[in-house]
Amino acid sequence: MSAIVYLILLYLSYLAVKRLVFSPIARFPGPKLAALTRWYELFYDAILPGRFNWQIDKLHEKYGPVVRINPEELHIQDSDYFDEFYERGAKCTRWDGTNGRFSGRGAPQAIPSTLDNELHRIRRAAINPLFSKRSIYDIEPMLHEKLELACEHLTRHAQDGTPINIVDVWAAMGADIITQYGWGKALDALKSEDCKQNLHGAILAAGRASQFFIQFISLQNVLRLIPFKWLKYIQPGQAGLIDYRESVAAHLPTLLPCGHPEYKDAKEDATPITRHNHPVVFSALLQSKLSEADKNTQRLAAEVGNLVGAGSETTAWGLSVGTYHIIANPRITHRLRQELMTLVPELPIPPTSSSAELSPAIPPLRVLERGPYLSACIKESLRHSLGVASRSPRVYEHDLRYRDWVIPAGTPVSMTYYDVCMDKRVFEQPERFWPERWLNEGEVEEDDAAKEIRQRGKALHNGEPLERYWVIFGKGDRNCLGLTLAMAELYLGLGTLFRKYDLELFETDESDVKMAHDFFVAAPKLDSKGVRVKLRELQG
Ligand code: HEM
Repeated sequence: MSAIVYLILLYLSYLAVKRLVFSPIARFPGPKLAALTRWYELFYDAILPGRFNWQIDKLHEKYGPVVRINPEELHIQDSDYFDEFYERGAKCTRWDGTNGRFSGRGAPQAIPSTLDNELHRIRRAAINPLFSKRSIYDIEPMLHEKLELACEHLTRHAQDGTPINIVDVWAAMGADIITQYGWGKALDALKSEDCKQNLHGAILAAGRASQFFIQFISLQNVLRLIPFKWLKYIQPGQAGLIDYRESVAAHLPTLLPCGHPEYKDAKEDATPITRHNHPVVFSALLQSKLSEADKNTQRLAAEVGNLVGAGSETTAWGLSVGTYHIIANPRITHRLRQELMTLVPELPIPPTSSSAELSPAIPPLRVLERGPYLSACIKESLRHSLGVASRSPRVYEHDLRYRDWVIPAGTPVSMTYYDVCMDKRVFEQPERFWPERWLNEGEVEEDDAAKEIRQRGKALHNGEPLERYWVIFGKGDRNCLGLTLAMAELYLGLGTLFRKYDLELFETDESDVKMAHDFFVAAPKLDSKGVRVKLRELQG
């Protein structure tokens, strides 16, 4: 027994010396405990939970812009370095040490967990066209259909005067849109009572768990072997996601064309792309030029499954945070409403030949996109909501130069979107929801108060337009695939909501939308009851 203890102590001493003295990043500043063990990070992210971001901030205050945050990784906090670090074409990839937090190591690879850059490029090239601006305009009738369902809930609550949690409504809409587009079969959360059967809680639970699994990624592979019905007992918080994955597994054969080798019982009538009035991502990838190996149904299922995770909560939370801040500030509501009334003077919209497939009850995307103030509100909503709350590491093939430092090739280095979006050197009063900071002079008619706010809020930083620091969708080759879809949902969602309804907050304050935990996506205080609103329908 004592020999085993002795061996363990010997091994730990060896690790300590290796990490503290002989590591290629030993000379970088940071706490010794973090350099010794990733359990330092585990304490903040898994136990507290989701609080490592804030600890990293404190470390930067103490040690400067480069800090060693664990035995292997450095973190940089410098908004002006962001573009260069995530530059397009840079010889870097994601880090295996944080990748796979949701899927495990070696699981069927979706785009974000594809570390090989050439394979990543091929896979992304196959899916990119489905998220082009044109493709998103093409699926606008489907987006309208979902938004109309969302409005049915809102109108019912407007009529009976009771509050509704709008986080549920946006989460249901976000999930229904991406599941409909991904599989041709919506989750149908919009058809549940008050939209409660959405994935919001389950995605937060999965994100929270991922802060633990990040340290034990191989455990995810073990979980993947467990049948759905048992998994629900092990991860009850994620039951919604598990049910959803089970229903997708049952639906998959219907997407395969007759004679597909992987499913003998594939339906005779399955002509996947034409069965719906819009393309379906899974089917389009099945018919793409991807290699047969990449068209393996398990990989494609992982690809589309990942889109659901990546594309529902991010957008829904942006809409929820925006809804809160716009209502909380009557001056902003008033100005936004004025703009929307000018853009959309009549509702329902009189039919024209170009809008024949769109719902007359929902303003068209192309019209809403013309609103500078709505655009500024969306920028501010996303700056506050943060799609990805966690740091995003890259591993460079070559030595990386940052100021006077030379970071050895192969070192995982990360930056955090939050650090840039909330940088007080770039954004005056960063915590304040201030659409005017995004407006360039003369672009819109503004009163003196708004003008002063805009000028003080700095439309420029160091002579650069603020847009440079709007890094919310990431930069470089691994930036957000779903940007155009997300933006379409934000324009349609906020544009329709504030054009159709007068809203007031119900027992909700800023703590219900302010990030208090990093669960990969941003989460507010744990006991939040959501963003509850009371509404009144506006006439015409
Ligand atoms: C407001 C909404 C959204 C925000 C703020 C957001 C943000 C981001 C960010 C910051 C990244 C880069 C992550 C990294 O650096 O590792 C990313 C990647 C990604 N996003 Fe989004 N996202 C949003 C919506 C969506 C939607 C709607 C979809 C798809 C339907 C989507 C799909 C993806 C995918 C697949 C990647 C990985 C891309 C790659 O590795 O090549 N996202 N997103």
